[in-house]
Amino acid sequence: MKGVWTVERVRAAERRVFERTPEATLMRRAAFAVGVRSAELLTEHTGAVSGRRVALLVGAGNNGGDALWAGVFLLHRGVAVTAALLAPERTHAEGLVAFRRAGGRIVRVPEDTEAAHVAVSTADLVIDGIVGLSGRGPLRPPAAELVNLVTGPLVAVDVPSGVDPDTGAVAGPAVNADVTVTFGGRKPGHVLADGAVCSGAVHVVDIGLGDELGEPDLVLLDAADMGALWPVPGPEDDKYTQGVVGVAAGSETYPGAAVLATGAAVLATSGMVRYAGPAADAVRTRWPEVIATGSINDAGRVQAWVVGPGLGTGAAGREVLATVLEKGVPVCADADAINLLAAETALWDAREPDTPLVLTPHDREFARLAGDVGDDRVAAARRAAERTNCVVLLKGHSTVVAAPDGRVLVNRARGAWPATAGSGDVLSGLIGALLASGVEPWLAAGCAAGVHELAGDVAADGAPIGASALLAAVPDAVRMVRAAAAASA
Ligand SMILES: NC(=O)C1=CN([C@@H]2O[C@H](COP(=O)(O)OP(=O)(O)OC[C@H]3O[C@@H](n4cnc5c(N)ncnc54)[C@H](OP(=O)(O)O)[C@@H]3O)[C@@H](O)[C@H]2O)[C@@H](O)CC1
Ligand SMILES: Nc1ncnc2c1ncn2[C@@H]1O[C@H](COP(=O)(O)OP(=O)(O)O)[C@@H](O)[C@H]1O
Ligand SMILES: [K+]
Repeated sequence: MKGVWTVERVRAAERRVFERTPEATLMRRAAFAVGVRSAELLTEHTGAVSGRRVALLVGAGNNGGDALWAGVFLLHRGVAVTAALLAPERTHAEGLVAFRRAGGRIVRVPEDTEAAHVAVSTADLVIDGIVGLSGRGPLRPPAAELVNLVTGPLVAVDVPSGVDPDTGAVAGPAVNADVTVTFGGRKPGHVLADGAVCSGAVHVVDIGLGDELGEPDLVLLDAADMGALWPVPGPEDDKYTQGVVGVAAGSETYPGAAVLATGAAVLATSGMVRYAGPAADAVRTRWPEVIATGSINDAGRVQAWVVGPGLGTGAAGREVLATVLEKGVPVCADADAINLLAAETALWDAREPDTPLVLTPHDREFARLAGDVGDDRVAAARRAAERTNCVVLLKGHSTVVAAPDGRVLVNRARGAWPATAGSGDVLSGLIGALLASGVEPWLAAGCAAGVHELAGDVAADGAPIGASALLAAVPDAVRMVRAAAAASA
């Protein structure tokens, strides 16, 4: 697992480290890493370092100081570096002296705006040291104008400026980085909301904060974690011992949701899948291995239920949901099951206390259930999980999974191809399969989200896909995470 730490936690660690290591030492380590990564990018993009042009965007604080010291490193490598000072009276003093001494060129904004425009638009690479951990709100106008002129690769120092470091929210102009070099550990802004996209490839550098950071605020599962968690049958297993999945989904109007959710359960684990509902014929035709029946009351025993996709919110859907919640086994409730739970509080009483319930809302379903998501997706999911005593998986480009005890994991998508109709139905089937296999609900939801997103990426391979193609790529995605686990064992 990879950790993610909030600004408050990073600041606390920083204070403890400053007691034994001077601030300047930490800044040099940070800046050195920015310089090295920038030199690598120059080589990748232009074939050389020496003789190339780099522009620094330098704000009022230590983030600008990092950029200036990175500039010193690049000057020593023969790069022509221009620093555009956006708050000339508050520029990091030592960094500026060192930069001048190393032969760097300085332009002041707003006085030399024209020169700054030329430097940025003709640079082979631009370093964003406008603002870092103290950043609030969008880029201010002079910085936003300069960022708009960037054509070469853009390296953000610590956090792309204009992105809220703690929530990833972007409320206006922001830096869209190719690479973000960050220190000690990832920040929420790198993995959440629009910040996940603005950060580009995140490169974490050890500057000595490591042990002082403590337990992370959020975690990311990597492929090896998912591969290690994915259920695999053993020699003693048969079709029942691996956990039977039940799917209560679909309706006369939406049989496809049933076919997709059931198919995901079939492909996620071996063992057995049961289906109960009005789409039994459609499910049987597409997935002959599924034991399908028309009524929830004839469904037989299962170890976990998936309920909701395409279910409808009428009396029949309500009855199915209440029946499933009373079964006393883990449940993944998606789509109309969430809408029903949001509309009718009495339905919660049907739930066997303490049986795990995983809710998988998108933003609009979340709003019905627990109010507007707002800018802080982690706080919203955490609050809802605590209040409902459920695992809450909040869908999106970055999927946030909160457990009732406050643990949160995030899955940051590689691309947006999984944003296709029916893709959520596939996700719910995957979660149900992992729940039935006995994977802990919070990890089951996180692991399913990761494999789902990977399957979307693999299936798309650069072209649009439908949910059926995403579903068909699930076995490839499972093979990939299992291979990653085997490689890291
Ligand atoms: N953690 C670590 O261990 C280490 C951290 N280090 C580095 O220190 C950085 C944090 O530095 P920092 O605290 O000096 O503040 P920083 O982010 O540069 O902001 C400066 C000022 O910008 C302003 N401002 C705010 N929002 C703005 C906006 N939207 N657009 C424009 N301006 C905006 C605001 O001032 P205002 O103008 O509002 O008065 C704010 O005070 C950190 O990210 C990392 O790079 C490393 O050096 C070594 C080890
Ligand atoms: N911009 C995006 N980038 C990556 N994944 C996305 C994006 N938007 C949505 N997704 C994913 O696509 C799926 C959509 O689910 P959902 O909204 O329930 O669709 P449906 O109801 O049509 O099945 C979720 O897994 C979600 O995380
Ligand atoms: K920055």
